[in-house]
Amino acid sequence: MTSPGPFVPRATFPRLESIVRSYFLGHHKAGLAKMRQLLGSVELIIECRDYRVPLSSRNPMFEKNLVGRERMIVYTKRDLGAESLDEKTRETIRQWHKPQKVLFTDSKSDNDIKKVISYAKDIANSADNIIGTRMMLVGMPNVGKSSLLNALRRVGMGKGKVAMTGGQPGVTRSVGTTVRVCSDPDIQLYDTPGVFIPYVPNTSTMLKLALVGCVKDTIIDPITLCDYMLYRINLVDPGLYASFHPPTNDITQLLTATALQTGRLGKGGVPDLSATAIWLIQRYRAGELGRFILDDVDLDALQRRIQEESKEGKSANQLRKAIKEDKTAAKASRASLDFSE
Ligand SMILES: Nc1nc2c(ncn2[C@@H]2O[C@H](COP(=O)(O)OP(=O)(O)OP(=O)(O)O)[C@@H](O)[C@H]2O)c(=O)[nH]1
Repeated sequence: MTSPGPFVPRATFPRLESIVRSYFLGHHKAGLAKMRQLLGSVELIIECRDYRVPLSSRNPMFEKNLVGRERMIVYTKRDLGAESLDEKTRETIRQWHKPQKVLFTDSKSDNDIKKVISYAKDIANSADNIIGTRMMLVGMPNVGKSSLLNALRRVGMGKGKVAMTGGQPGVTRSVGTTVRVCSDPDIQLYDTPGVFIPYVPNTSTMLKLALVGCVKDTIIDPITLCDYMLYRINLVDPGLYASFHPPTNDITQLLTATALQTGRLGKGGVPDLSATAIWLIQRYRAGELGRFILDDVDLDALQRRIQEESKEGKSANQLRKAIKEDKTAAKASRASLDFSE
């Protein structure tokens, strides 16, 4: 009998055209309109992006709609992006944005949060407003805006949580009143609802955004999403799921073994693959199945992304048509899934 050869991970993931590529909801549009209204009263925009998807969690709508204000980019959840201090990646990302200010935060790290406060103080001091300085936190859904707001208040004011946070997108639905995060100088922040991109350019970007939690879990079939996660983990280290199954490219094998081990069984003791897929995805989101960056980060990556966007530039009507077609195509494959907010 011949022994099996070394494990070879899949080199590509199929382009699944049935995957929906829009998640632009009513409160996203309303939130963006409100942000535009408030623009004149804020000195700084703090734009949050998820460090695990530094390109995919960029929303060009913010650049287009919120112009004329100083902007700082904060890459959140840096603790989930790399096992060790990944200075080279961070330096590359800093280069993308030069001369803009860029920071990387873990909302639990006081040191990270102090850096955000220090920059906000510089802006507030130079603005020299008698009534205090207002700033606005913006970003894609679930990137950690409210957690950052709470952390800024904790570190800046020694005060407890004010904004609700949660594992699913859409926790903050509207722009509320300001929250003070520093008293000397006086700095107040607007938290805002996450705003999704109107039309995601390709399915892999949509899968990445869904995997990190920017999209509600009912939008993409959990087994498909878990299969994408398996594909990505295999490229890093298949040993990351060794406690459930030896290296495999077969999602059904991994889910069945995990369901049996963790007791996720349906009627008649049949492994509940969907529930197990959601459970494994949540383990990944908590950093328990590897901490790695899903986008390719190199010096030209941001520029390439921007060029791709402008090449793809669709007119508003084309965009609406594409979204409609996409929804119709996706409806068939997820008849039982919920697309509501
Ligand atoms: N590990 C880690 N998790 C974080 C960090 N920041 C936020 N989270 C988690 O990410 C999830 C989303 O955080 P929120 O602060 O609610 O995100 P949001 O951007 O305000 O979400 P929306 O209101 O939906 O737009 C929560 O489960 C947080 O606990 C971080 O720095 N590290």
